Amino acid sequence: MRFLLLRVSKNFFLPPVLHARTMVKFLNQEEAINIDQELFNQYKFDVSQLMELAGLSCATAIMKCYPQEKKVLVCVGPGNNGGDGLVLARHLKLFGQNPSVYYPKRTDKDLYKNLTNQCESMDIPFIENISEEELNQYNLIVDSLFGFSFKPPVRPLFVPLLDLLQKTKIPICSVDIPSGWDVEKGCPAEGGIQPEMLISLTAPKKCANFFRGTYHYLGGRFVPPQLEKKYQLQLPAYPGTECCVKIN
Ligand SMILES: NC(=O)C1=CN([C@@H]2O[C@H](COP(=O)(O)OP(=O)(O)OC[C@H]3O[C@@H](n4cnc5c(N)ncnc54)[C@H](O)[C@@H]3O)[C@@H](O)[C@H]2O)[C@@H](O)CC1
Ligand SMILES: [K+]
Repeated sequence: MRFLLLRVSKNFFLPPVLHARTMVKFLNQEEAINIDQELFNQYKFDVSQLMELAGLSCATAIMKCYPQEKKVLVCVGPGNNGGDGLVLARHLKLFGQNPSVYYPKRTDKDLYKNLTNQCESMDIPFIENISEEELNQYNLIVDSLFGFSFKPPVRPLFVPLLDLLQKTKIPICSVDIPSGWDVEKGCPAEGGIQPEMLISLTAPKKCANFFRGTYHYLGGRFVPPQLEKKYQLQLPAYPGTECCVKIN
């Protein structure tokens, strides 16, 4: 009986959602970069493996939150965050959605060329320009422009796009970091995008403390237990075989 009471009182003071939120570690930029490097150098993953798992987890989380969406614009940046976007666009298409890609600065590396080719050969349109009017044709925008290597301020090429994303009323789903935000300090003082959904990858970064949207998910279920322990990530338990988990 005493045991039962203790459990009830524990649950009362520490409901599971709050528990998950307070336990998981929010990384600074250096920790995120170091973990990334260890995955490649010590654990011998290659980038396309992790990108595939990250992108699949993002597409899966998006389907959980926006099962009805039809037209999705995936905004793709020049680094690995952009690579995640190309992967998730392909999976969204396989999940029955209608994604298009806006990829203003293409990276001249085989990985990105191959991911682009995979999307194009699945009839995912790549659009050349985006205006406010064109943006309004979409039901959901995915922001995979910049991730944890972003250093503010945003360079001129991306300023018009981020201005559009800041003004739009269409829901935005940001991959890993809301683009334009400081990885640790969050939204810039002069204003920034306000995503409705954030999908943190590997572990949330400190900027996620400033996220005020509706859905926060964690994806990228590939962290070896020893690495999780070393960085005291205290990741929430992924249910069953799920590749993503809601964290608030
Ligand atoms: N563990 C991991 O660590 C994994 C990370 N992945 C993804 O990789 C991301 C990190 O990728 P990267 O390190 O390639 O970097 P990012 O994709 O964060 O950004 C780097 C690119 O953005 C440009 N950039 C940086 N600051 C800019 C600015 N102020 N204005 C305009 N352009 C700017 C850089 O020139 C570079 O091309 C993560 O956020 C995550 O999305 C996943 O692909 C897989 C696994
Ligand atoms: K992003």
